[in-house]
Amino acid sequence: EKITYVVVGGGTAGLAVATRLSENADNTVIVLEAGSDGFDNTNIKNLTGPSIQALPGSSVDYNYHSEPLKFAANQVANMTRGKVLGGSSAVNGALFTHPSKSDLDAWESDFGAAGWNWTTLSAAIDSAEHFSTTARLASTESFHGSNGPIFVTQRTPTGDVWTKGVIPAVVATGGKESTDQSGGDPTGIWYSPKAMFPNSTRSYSANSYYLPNAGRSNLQVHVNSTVSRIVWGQSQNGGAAVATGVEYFDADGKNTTVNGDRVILSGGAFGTPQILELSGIGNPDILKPLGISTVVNLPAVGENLSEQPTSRYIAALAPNISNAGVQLTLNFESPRNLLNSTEWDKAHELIQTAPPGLSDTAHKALIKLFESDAPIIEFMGFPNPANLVFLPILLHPMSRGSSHIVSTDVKQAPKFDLALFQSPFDLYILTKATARARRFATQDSVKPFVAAEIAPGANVTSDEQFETFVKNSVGLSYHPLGTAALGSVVNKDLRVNGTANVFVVDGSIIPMQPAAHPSALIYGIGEHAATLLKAAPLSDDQNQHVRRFFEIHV
Ligand SMILES: Cc1cc2nc3c(=O)[nH]c(=O)nc-3n(C[C@H](O)[C@H](O)[C@H](O)COP(=O)(O)OP(=O)(O)OC[C@H]3O[C@@H](n4cnc5c(N)ncnc54)[C@H](O)[C@@H]3O)c2cc1C
Repeated sequence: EKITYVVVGGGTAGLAVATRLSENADNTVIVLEAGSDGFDNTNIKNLTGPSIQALPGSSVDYNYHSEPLKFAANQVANMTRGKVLGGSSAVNGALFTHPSKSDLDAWESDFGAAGWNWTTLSAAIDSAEHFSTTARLASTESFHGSNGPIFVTQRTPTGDVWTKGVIPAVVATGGKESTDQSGGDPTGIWYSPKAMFPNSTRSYSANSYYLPNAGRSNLQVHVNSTVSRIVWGQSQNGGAAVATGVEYFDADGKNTTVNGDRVILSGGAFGTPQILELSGIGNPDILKPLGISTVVNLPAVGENLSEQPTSRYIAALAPNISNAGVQLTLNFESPRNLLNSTEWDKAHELIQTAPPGLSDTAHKALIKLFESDAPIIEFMGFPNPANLVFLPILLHPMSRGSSHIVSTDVKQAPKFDLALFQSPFDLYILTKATARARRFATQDSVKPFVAAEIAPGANVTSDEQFETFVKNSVGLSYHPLGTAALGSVVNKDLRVNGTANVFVVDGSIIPMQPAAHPSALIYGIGEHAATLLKAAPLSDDQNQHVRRFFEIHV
């Protein structure tokens, strides 16, 4: 069967799903990407600290700004998102982490997404991964993929600060050393693999999925092409809405239309709800004032936005101590590890109250993760040349914000509220984690390596002072997800509810933050989506009319 796909957004998941679909010669796959190809940008290619730091705010960044963070001193957060072929995989920190089993199994058992679980998604992540380690570490090859397009490399750590200082300190305070965090239980401290080639340059969706297959005549990638809306055809029997293609501004700024049998939205956590709303899918209260007629009344579009807030702990290295050769470490800890029993009881009480915007389903799933002692905090240990740095990251925030359009012009950024710390639970856990980071740094094994604490600073000692520090210095992890979530905006086939042939394939389908940096999972979503779509004939789309007709009339 010949099927033409139009993929909106050549980002992390977009190029993964597009490349996989183009393996089938009967498929024609047209990718429209708003950014340039970026192949001559050495800051994308090199994964050195200065290169990574040069990307935010540059021409390949949308450089979004959040609404003031009402629960974090009204700060405005700068949210980097890649505007270039490869999307955010071109500008990210390249950590490649597999999520935990409990997170992914919840998609099926709690969010009702049949077929989306640890077994299917970890296999899909493995299909994306080509793992190699030069580390003298007991990495478990069976936890990784070895034939996928994304090169994932782990290096041997050198230097004593971590091996003789921090890791023993984590163990001395009740944590543990992991041997490989990729097999479903990330708990413990370990050296993070990165999405990079053995020569340390970035491996990402543009150079690893797309470029090796750029010669396929059925895979057409158009850069500098910004999609402004889905074009709708006639729906049958008042049934599901049928897309006939999309409208976009081409590289010359000309308004153009491209037709397809299926439209796949891969615009990311802000881009995808933006295109849905511009196309009339969303909450009529948001669409109507902008003069957009509602095609599908779907108020969940753009809601459920979540981000993992971060805190920090910094101490100066002692004179003559070097961090050279240090590899980035991740230390995942569970509630029972992080909290003493009084604190656990307090956190357990706080988690019972859902903040606005958190669905009952997600609330129950979060309580279940907490009670089952699933990882709740990650301490990211940084190879900073002068300092010992831990960034505590809140893995499973309860707070939920939203992202919505404020204009019918696609070039105007959506307005979004990250709602960080709207839930007191979130602030409580990150505060305890910041205090715990100080405990690591003041253990006997670390003492010879560090001089004075820089942040939070010696004057921060009480619970209130720690809490104020966390609120005032909150950082982003750049992991916004969930704005077109499985179970509310898309069904288990990734089809947008109320449509016959519009699908979402990117981080916006993730219903709840995983205990991970999400790009590995997002590649896995691209892989799994391609498997599902390859197996779904066009008659499945046509059946949506019948289904919808019966839903409405019977
Ligand atoms: C600074 C930073 C550091 C990060 N570090 C890490 C890390 O170390 N490890 C990790 O796992 N994750 C990290 N992340 C997160 C991770 O990179 C993202 O979650 C992931 O890449 C998102 O993938 P996506 O497919 O959902 O969206 P994206 O990759 O962002 O793709 C969306 C694409 O759609 C395009 N687009 C949007 N709207 C339109 C339109 N209207 N028309 C045409 N094209 C459009 C965009 O230009 C973009 O190319 C980081 C992110 C950032 C920004």
